[in-house]
Amino acid sequence: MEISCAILAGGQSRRFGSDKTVAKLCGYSFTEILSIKLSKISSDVMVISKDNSKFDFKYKNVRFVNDEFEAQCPLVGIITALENAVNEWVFITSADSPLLKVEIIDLLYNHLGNYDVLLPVIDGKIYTLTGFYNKRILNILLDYFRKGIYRLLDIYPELNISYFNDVGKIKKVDTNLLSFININTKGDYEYAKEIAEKVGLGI
Ligand SMILES: Nc1nc2c(ncn2[C@@H]2O[C@H](COP(=O)(O)OP(=O)(O)OP(=O)(O)O)[C@@H](O)[C@H]2O)c(=O)[nH]1
Repeated sequence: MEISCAILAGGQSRRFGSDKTVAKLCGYSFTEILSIKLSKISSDVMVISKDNSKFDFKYKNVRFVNDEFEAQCPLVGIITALENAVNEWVFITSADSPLLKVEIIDLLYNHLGNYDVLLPVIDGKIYTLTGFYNKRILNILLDYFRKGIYRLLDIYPELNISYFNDVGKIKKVDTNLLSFININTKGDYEYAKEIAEKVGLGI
């Protein structure tokens, strides 16, 4: 089964202090790193933001898609991803997790089933932006968006979600849980730089 992939690359980066989606590790922007990785496993990769002119790279299988709405929140990015995806299942990831290991996608893919969303859970934390969303929930998400409810966790009770919480299996393919490092602040960035210098980007 073919899947689509979406890199959410918008938002305001308030905690980071400058646009984190174009911040670099080992010479590549976070968004470019993910584009390279995902273009190797999917023929339908979307980079999604309100202004894609900030990106200067081009890869086979990667297209730039503009957010469907002005509001800035991951929900808008997910709606845009589902609206534009070629395939039924869309792997959503966020530009601020560039150390993602694609093996995590394979692992989750093998657990796709008859539900709307599949998300990893580690130590009780739900990773809302590292998982699979099915196109069939687009209208539900649009309804919530129109009602002004933007928080994903407020919408989940309405969805049929499967939580993948087998941390043993996750660690088998991503020993140090690099896929789940979120770069929100300059401190997070320094940490990610150290790791990238040590273990590389995996591209
Ligand atoms: N396409 C798209 N992506 C978004 C949007 N809002 C956030 N994102 C992305 O979603 C991910 C998580 O965003 P957050 O870190 O929660 O929010 P942020 O606005 O980027 O950062 P803060 O201002 O520090 O909260 C990041 O990779 C953002 O680039 C949006 O409106 N559209």
